[in-house]
Amino acid sequence: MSSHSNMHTLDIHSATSEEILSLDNIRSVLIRLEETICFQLIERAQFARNARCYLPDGFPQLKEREGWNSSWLAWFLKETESTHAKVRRFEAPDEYPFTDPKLLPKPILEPVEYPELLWKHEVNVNDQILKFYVESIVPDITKTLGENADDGHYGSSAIRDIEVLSALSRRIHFGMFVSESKFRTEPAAFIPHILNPNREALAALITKPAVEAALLVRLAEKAKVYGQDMDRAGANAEEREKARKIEVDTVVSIYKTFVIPLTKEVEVDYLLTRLQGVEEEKVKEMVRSNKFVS
Ligand SMILES: O=C(O)C(=O)C[C@]1(C(=O)O)C=C[C@@H](O)C=C1
Repeated sequence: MSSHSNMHTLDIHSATSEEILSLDNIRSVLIRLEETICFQLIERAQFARNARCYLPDGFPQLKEREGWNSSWLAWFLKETESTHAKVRRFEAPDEYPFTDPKLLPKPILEPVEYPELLWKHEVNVNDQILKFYVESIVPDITKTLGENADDGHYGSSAIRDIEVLSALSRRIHFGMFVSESKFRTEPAAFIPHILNPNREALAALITKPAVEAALLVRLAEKAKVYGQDMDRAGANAEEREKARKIEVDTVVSIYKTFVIPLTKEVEVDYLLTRLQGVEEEKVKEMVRSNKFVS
């Protein structure tokens, strides 16, 4: 497999852990997810805010008919993720559910053998993703219709919500592959700040300002092109800009203020537990040689 593979999903079945964990490979997945996220946001933005879908008591019939005490979106996530859990989606190291795992069924299919990629961990920031999505992203991308706009398309808008959330979640949790890769390349730099937990030092080690800057420029280009209205015959560039499907600044700001910072938090959270249960001898050897010992 080439390190510049343009695959979208992490091809866990046909690649070695070294190939999967190459930084080039991981970044190519992150880059493809920019497209996915941009398109999914555009898909959601064609519906109204539909604030009712996010309120705990927005749909009283859910309580009566389904015994469900939370929002329409939370119920729909639970229903969707239940089906996905049955086909073992959440056994994959790059998939994390929004629903409390206690409410999800066991897989029907046999477990898959994954190569050893991530160290065991409990990282799941989906609660933070959901909160920011509901409180900030949805109001932002639907603002042209107004904050009280309700078009009654509760099913359609919730389907898009789930698609955006799942792309964001995959992108942000991918941070763990990034930091595993960085750790393996230079374990001696990380180990002291893991043993003597230091978030700031770890954050400084994983931060690559040039990569972030290039990402934001590329993302703005993508949002500019994908978000313009090309459907009207004869429209010139200026006319296309007037009927944008999504604002460039909105997409860029979602990444700048939320996606990148939370990815970095995930990277650091993961690193902090990276040595739990690793034999002391191996840790010493990694510090001494600055080479990863599996
Ligand atoms: O590409 C990396 O090295 C990452 O860690 C990912 C990412 C990002 O979220 O896009 C996060 C931190 C770095 O500063 C650069 C980019």
